[in-house]
Amino acid sequence: MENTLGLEIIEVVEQAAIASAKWMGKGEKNTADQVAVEAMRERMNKIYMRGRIVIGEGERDDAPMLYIGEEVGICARPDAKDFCNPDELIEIDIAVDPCEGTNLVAYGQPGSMAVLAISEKGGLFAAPDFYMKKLAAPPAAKGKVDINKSATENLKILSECLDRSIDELVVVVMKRERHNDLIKEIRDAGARVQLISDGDVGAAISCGFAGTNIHALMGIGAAPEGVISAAAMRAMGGHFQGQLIYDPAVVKTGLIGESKEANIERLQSMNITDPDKVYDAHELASGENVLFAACGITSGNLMQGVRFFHGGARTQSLVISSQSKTARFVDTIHMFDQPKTLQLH
Ligand SMILES: O=C(COP(=O)(O)O)[C@@H](O)[C@H](O)[C@H](O)[C@H](O)COP(=O)(O)O
Ligand SMILES: [Mn+2]
Ligand SMILES: [Mn+2]
Repeated sequence: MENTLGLEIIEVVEQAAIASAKWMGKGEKNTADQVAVEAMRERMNKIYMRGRIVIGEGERDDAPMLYIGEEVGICARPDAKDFCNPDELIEIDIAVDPCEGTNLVAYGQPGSMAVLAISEKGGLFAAPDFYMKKLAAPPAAKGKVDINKSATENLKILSECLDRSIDELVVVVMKRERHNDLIKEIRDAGARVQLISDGDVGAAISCGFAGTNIHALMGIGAAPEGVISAAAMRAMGGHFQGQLIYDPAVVKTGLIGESKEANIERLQSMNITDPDKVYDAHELASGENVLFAACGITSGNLMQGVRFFHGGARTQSLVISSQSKTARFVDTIHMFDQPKTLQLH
């Protein structure tokens, strides 16, 4: 899977990031999102593949592009029989977030990225647009920390696994009212908290790399982003667990359906019979091969954002593959027309 798709999916996230970065700092989050969606879709549809979007734009809103269930790739076209041999092609599932951190882009804040994950058909959990309680941690703590344990207990375990004292640990938490008790508990335990306004995919993946000074992600974010994070952590061997959150009283935003009961019914209609199940990375991204790709829109812990120069741009991407067991940083200069110089910095 990686051989045929590896390079092309880098271009998919690069094109989405470049399109979105043109709207960086302009205060228009919907446009920054929309152009990323269009660019991602356009490039994806040039790939010789038969793909299906399993996590995409708006499950409940009628998104016209990269909607859940949309088929993408040259070989998904109605006339595909004329130039594609279906027997040669594996069907793949794709989870996308063309602009992860739309607010970050709109306000020129760090940590936004164009991101996707790919696996064989059925290899990615088709998460509903619910919330998800998440726990991400470095590979050394994989299977040792546990989302069912308290933050205090997990910090003790992390401190042992990473050979650091608790006050040397940094936990990323999204700045939301629902996390007030969690933040207090982490601080009381002696660790330090890095609050982020948006972008918990980047925070989760940052736990996978030593040197980011991020040792865990805790708290509740969106479920689709949880699957994408899980795909990256699965491919790199980090720890990720997620549990769907269906009770509006826990989320405290009012954006999660009418009632807990109605949400449980909705989950059941999607064949999710145990709404409290804790999923680990291998269950959220269960395919034999999992490929993750991201390209920085604004600069963050892992990747530089898009840097434009006259006639071109430079991007930095990250591709993680379970197949080749690689985490590959890709640095690209894009020539829009014929630039006078190919700008390095
Ligand atoms: O920050 C996020 C926004 O993603 P996007 O809409 O693609 O720009 C995500 O990383 C979060 O996981 C998540 O979407 C968020 O926690 C849910 O939103 P909120 O109700 O504001 O917490
Ligand atoms: Mn997102
Ligand atoms: Mn998004």
